[in-house]
Amino acid sequence: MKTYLVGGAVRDRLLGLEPGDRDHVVVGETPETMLAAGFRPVGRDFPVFLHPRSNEEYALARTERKSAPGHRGFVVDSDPSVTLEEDLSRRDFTINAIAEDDDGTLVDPFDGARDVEARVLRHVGPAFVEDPLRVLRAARFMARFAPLGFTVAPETMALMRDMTTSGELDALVPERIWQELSRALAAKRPSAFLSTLHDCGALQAILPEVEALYGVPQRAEYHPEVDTGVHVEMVCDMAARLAPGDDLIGFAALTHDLGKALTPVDELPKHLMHEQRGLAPLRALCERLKVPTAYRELALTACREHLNVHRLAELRDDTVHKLLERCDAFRKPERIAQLALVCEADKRGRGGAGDDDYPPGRELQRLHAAALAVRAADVAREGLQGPALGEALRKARIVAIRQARAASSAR
Ligand SMILES: Nc1ncnc2c1ncn2[C@@H]1O[C@H](COP(=O)(O)OP(=O)(O)OP(=O)(O)O)[C@@H](O)[C@H]1O
Repeated sequence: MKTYLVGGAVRDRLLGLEPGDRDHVVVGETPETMLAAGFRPVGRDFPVFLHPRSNEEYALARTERKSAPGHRGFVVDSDPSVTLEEDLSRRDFTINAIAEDDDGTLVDPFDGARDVEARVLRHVGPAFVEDPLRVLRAARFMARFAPLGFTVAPETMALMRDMTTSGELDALVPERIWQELSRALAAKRPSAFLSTLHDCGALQAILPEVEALYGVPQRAEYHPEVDTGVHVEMVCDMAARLAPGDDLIGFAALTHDLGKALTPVDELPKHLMHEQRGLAPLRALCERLKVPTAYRELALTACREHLNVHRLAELRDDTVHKLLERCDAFRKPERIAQLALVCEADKRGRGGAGDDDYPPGRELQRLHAAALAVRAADVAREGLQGPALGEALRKARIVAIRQARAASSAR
């Protein structure tokens, strides 16, 4: 049986990275011969099998033809006469279209190894335009590989612009968009995802709420970078630095300032109320992309509360308690460390602040821990129940917050 290692595993090895999934292509076989050789079938759309021992994926070499809009509109042909080169030619980027023989020989008809060397993301051929997801994949690979020096080839960027203006991106289903977005947010440089999409015009189609932030000015004394879109790019990169691989933090970082696009022009560059104004577009974005609940909840919390956390030192004890309650911090204690990270990314994700300390993040977690340590059992006196017990607990938690603050100022 003739098999080749292909795609990400070959690319990552050439880049000197730890390879992820090892995917293989099989030439000259049929589903029947694969089953007879002990492979197990997976996937409904394509003829893919699992190796009986290694569990690695083996896909029959295939060609594809676009018959209708959308990613279900592909007609797949995996006839045993399909060659390796034909299979490689339907792939997205040259660096993803390299195969490796059993003995380590590269089959590289599109000069992918040269593009790895030159750090260029280049499309394989004109069929690139058939799947609009490739625009997002390009941006996502940039989020991952820009730190290695990658750029998008100008001719690929031109195609991505054409795909955007043709309206093709409207055919993308929310699940595919969210998958690319969340992977980009978990990468090292999410800003490259945003700037690539912004530059080819696709951000307007995918995340109009974020696109609307570009060109919106902020007060230069707090934001030397001035442009809100640039600030959000910096916050996302800072979130990726503070919480590597954590797309939950990344999504909240991405969306915390959406309200700044809705500031009336005569109020600029101030953004009074932007934390309130941001909630409606954030809800709309989450609904449209079917964002998972945990991501949506943290993002709404960070959007609403980030200014309160920045000025935590000025808040009264009972106001801090209210903030914790609004965050649902007594039922979901993990929420506070997450919120603190997003706020720290916001504060440090601006011009000149990259290495700043962020005391409010630590303080918020300290006050939360003090309040959380007070249990209903501690305040329950005989006969106290229902709302009266709740009130006693609230008061005891506010006292705990006051004492924790007094202890730190006495130090
Ligand atoms: N939408 C697509 N259009 C064209 N080729 C694709 C597409 N999706 C995947 N591929 C091809 O299949 C291979 C495996 O895809 P996959 O999404 O697993 O990414 P990968 O390159 O392995 O990167 P990762 O390390 O992120 O998994 C790619 O390297 C590429 O050759």
